[in-house]
Amino acid sequence: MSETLADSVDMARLSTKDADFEARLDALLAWEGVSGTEVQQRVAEIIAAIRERGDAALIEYTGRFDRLSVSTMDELTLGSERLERAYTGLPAEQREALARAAERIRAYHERQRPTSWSYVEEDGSVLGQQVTPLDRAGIYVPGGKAAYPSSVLMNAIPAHVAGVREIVMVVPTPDGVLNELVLAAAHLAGVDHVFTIGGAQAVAALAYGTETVPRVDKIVGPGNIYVATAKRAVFGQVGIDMIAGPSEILIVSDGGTDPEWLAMDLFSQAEHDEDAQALLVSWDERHLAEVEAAIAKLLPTLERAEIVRQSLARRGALIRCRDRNEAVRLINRIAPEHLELSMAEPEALLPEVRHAGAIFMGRYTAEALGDYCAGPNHVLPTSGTARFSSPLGVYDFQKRSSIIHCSESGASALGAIASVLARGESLTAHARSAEYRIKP
Ligand SMILES: NC(=O)c1ccc[n+]([C@@H]2O[C@H](COP(=O)([O-])OP(=O)(O)OC[C@H]3O[C@@H](n4cnc5c(N)ncnc54)[C@H](O)[C@@H]3O)[C@@H](O)[C@H]2O)c1
Ligand SMILES: N[C@H](CO)Cc1c[nH]c[nH+]1
Repeated sequence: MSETLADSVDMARLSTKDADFEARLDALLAWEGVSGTEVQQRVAEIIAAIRERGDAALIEYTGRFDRLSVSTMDELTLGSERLERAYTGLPAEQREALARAAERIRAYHERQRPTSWSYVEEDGSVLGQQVTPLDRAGIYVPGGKAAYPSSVLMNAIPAHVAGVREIVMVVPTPDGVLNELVLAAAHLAGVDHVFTIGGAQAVAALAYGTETVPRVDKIVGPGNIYVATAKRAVFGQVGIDMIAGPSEILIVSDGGTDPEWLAMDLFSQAEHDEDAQALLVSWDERHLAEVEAAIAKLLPTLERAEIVRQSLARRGALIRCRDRNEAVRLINRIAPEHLELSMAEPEALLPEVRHAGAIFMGRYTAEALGDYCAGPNHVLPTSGTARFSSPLGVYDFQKRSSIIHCSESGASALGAIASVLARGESLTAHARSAEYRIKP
């Protein structure tokens, strides 16, 4: 490994053979942002102000954090004609790419649509589950350091497929700069209201409602530490999808993929944010050195080189493992948002992968294809939460109600069981209610 290259990129090199490997990996994986008390305090103050002063506080924070000086909420509201105008005004190439991506995302999510079900018991009783959409969903589209038209599609299309009645979108527009693709995507995906607000103040407005922003039932979508902390804080008042924080990629390579492809795949996530995480694992030492050289060569050619450099230096790593089995253990330990299995026969390894937000199979499947247009959702659990969370999907915009319809004889049979259990709990009104239905 060339010291000069390593120094110029300043990316950690780890080996599972090192005595301090576990400690170094733990340090790399820790993302303190969400639990930092300073951020929590600031977010709590913002939420309290929005609850107390509504639109006035929203306007004030938008001025402070997004450098957008307005005096009324009208100036932070975009109507459907404005969204449509953005769509029709796009260059044909962009309009077609957006439409093609939307079509593919819709086709994928249509397959996720859960159905209601029921079954009839021998005595004629019916038991089942009824699936219903949310009335009103709030979608957070990030906009601080980059604009994300793709995130509009990824959030709004599953909501639409689920049958949500009203979709409210918030997106920060720092310095008042509107991104036409973002607005066009909102038109295409059937968003009902757009407010150009962001951060914790936007999350609080969606959760509690203001004079202008309607209160929603659930808030979904990714964002920075202020957004993630605010979502965690308002959970209970509204539903949330997950904590989707800074983007991450873990590539496991067998050594046969072009090192420049892999360097660019790592950059693709690192360029989101200085807090993003890009990791490469391989058991081939020569290959790791080649990827490191490719990183050094290609990094200066990037538009967002400084963000990438910082992300790689803070949270990136090239990790040498002993073999394929050790790579599998690392995957499940890290539980990455995006996992690239850049190898000859990825399907052989797939059954052993237990924790990952999205799995990109083989050398040709660049993670970036999933970000925009493959079809599956790009809003994914980060920071190891893939151990217990799933990609954003149609199911996030629906709820389930249990259905119980007893026949006369069914009520009698169940009444006998319920009576015994209720009396065991000393809840005699429960027992007597069930006993009334027991046939003599
Ligand atoms: N997991 C996913 O699916 C996914 C998809 C896209 C983006 N992302 C991630 O989302 C994040 C987007 O972050 P972003 O910053 O670009 O946009 P953002 O919209 O999440 O945050 C911008 C807002 O943060 C607030 N803010 C900024 N500095 C503040 C401060 N000092 N105090 C209080 N509030 C402050 C402002 O209100 C601003 O409007 C990135 O980490 C990116 O990696 C994740
Ligand atoms: N990589 C992000 C999810 O972590 C999604 C995205 C949007 N645009 C580009 N990428």
